[in-house]
Amino acid sequence: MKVSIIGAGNVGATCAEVIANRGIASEVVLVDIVEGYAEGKAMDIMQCAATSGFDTVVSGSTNDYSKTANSNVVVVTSGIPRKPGMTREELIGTNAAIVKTVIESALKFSKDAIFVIVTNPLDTMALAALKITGLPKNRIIGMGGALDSSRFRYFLSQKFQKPMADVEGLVIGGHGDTTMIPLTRFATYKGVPFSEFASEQDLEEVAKQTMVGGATLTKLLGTSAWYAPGASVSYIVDCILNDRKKMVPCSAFLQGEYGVKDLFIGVPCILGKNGIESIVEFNLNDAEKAKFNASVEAILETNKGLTNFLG
Ligand SMILES: NC(=O)c1ccc[n+]([C@@H]2O[C@H](COP(=O)([O-])OP(=O)(O)OC[C@H]3O[C@@H](n4cnc5c(N)ncnc54)[C@H](O)[C@@H]3O)[C@@H](O)[C@H]2O)c1
Ligand SMILES: O=C(O)C[C@H](O)C(=O)O
Repeated sequence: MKVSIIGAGNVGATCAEVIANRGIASEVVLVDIVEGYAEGKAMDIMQCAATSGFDTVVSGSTNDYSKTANSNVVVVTSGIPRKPGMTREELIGTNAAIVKTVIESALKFSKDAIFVIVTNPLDTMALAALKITGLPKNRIIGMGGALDSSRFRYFLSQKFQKPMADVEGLVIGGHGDTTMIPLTRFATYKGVPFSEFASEQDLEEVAKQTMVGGATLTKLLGTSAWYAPGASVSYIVDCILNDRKKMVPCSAFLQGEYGVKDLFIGVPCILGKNGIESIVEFNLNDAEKAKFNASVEAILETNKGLTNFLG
């Protein structure tokens, strides 16, 4: 199985490294616009193979998309990350143009691929990918909720001092500081809802930490995060290549689900060899529905910025 990752920066290279280390694909091709950069990252990763013991072949290419031919999955991580104090939405001007070029180039060589979009602003870039490729909606997946849910589980585990593996939690909505919706009502510790033993105030605090999880790391690092994002993308790639049928919150193109049409937003998805195989509709209460609707409105507003690029 072959995965191409366009953008060999922090997230792209981390994703390649995790895929190789976990043996998720037999071949990974990294592509970048900067001369020699993808080749260098690939060589560095390959020099782990002898000691880490993996068989995946990772190679790099400067803008030569013929090397990506016949990929099963194409991951799009090209584009600028935010700096401290910025929102993801502010990246649209630069990133929409980059996403358009790289997707057009990758699609020429991999007409059957499933595209996993990572570049921010995520939900809007996923919509751009759908419009640019004209692919069926199951083959465009926005990676946001997998990462946000992983952060939610981390903050729950920290706050309530529970092992992360015993904690479940899902984040839906937009992949934005104010549009994310950590579903505290559905969060559980070993099957027991946190709401049965934790105060509403504590859960609200965890939800707030989760929503600004990316901004917090951007402030600490001076650029946005990459380890958890790279691992989350690899998790999605694994679900596709190995037909896992796992439920993962992803940005998906809704066609009536959750009462929404023609918009990418984070919802629980079943991922398998066909990409998004179905969307799971949770029974949201009025407060959750109100948050979801506000998230939809915010994404619609950001999507207006695409008209300059896509018409
Ligand atoms: N969806 C998420 O959860 C999530 C998580 C983390 C980062 N991101 C986003 O992913 C993107 C990448 O983040 P990063 O930290 O890896 O940034 P980075 O700057 O480390 O890497 C981006 C790479 O893209 C390359 N690039 C730019 N234009 C290109 C083009 N036309 N063709 C090929 N390569 C090109 C750059 O040379 C660079 O190497 C950002 O937009 C960031 O906001 C999203
Ligand atoms: O925070 C960012 O800008 C990058 C990414 O979306 C993240 O959540 O880590």
